[in-house]
Amino acid sequence: MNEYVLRTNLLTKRYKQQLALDNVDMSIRAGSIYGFIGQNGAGKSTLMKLVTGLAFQTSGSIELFGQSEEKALIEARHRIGVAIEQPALFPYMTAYENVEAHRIQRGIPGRECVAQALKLVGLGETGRKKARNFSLGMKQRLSLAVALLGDPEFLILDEPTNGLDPMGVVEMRELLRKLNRERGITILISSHILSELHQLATHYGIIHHGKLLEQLTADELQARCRTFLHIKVDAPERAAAVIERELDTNEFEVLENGAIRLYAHLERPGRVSSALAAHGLEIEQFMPMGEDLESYFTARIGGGAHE
Ligand SMILES: Nc1ncnc2c1ncn2[C@@H]1O[C@H](COP(=O)(O)OP(=O)(O)OP(=O)(O)O)[C@@H](O)[C@H]1O
Repeated sequence: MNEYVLRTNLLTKRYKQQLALDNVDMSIRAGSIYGFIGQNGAGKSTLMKLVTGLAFQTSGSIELFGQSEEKALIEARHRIGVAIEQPALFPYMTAYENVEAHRIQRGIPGRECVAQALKLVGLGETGRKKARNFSLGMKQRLSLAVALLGDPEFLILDEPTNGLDPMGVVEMRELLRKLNRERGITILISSHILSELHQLATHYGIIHHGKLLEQLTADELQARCRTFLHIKVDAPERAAAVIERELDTNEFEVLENGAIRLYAHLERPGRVSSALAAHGLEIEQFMPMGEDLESYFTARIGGGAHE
């Protein structure tokens, strides 16, 4: 099996004056859930359209399942399930009729797959209810059912959580996690809100003004967004000994300027300050610090989140 499901090489797309994608080198490992983060207009949909063959690049290349030669690439695209923008859902049809229409349109044999796809996304019991009466979350799941036709190995989903309420976001996250775990489907999912993909994505790619600024694993992101208690005392070495002995942890570091970053006991700061005070240490500064996901994203794209 290929280690990578997708690799792009210097992928560039220009729409007249607009450089939508600028020399993007993206790599998505088989089995991963790749969270593709960027503001509106950053270039997420454009990359997805190039990969799925809905648009053509200005320069650069795409390798899908190890295939980059034109004919083989077209073949490889049959292994992808796609939900980019609101798919053509027929408002006066039921969930079943909608998925069946797409099955026929795409020439996928065997009607059984329609009920299977609907069951998988939790829409197996919607009966005669028409799509126009579905909640946004149900519509998003219906789009996902359409994308799942043909048993794809790789799902490409453009903002499937857009507009969903918090509960809808959680449901979508659980559903995608299930598809990834139980069926081994690799997923590329875009969003403009990093925290929406938290606890779902195993890898992240941050795009801004068409440039892929950074690719990192969930663990790397977590490490960079780690929160800690910032402590400044008159005698840092002695404080370090107190933390180790009295608070029974070595999850801290003493910086060159003498400040201590304590990564444990964040939920019990009172216990930390009392232990230090009990040993006669004078506390000069004591506060929780660190970046949350959203501020990391904003900092990474240069603070221009609302430009
Ligand atoms: N068909 C097109 N013609 C001209 N410009 C386009 C076209 N499609 C996209 N663009 C431009 O390319 C840039 C990237 O757009 P793209 O839709 O890929 O961004 P996005 O990150 O998916 O944002 P959104 O979430 O708003 O869709 C934007 O500046 C957009 O205006």
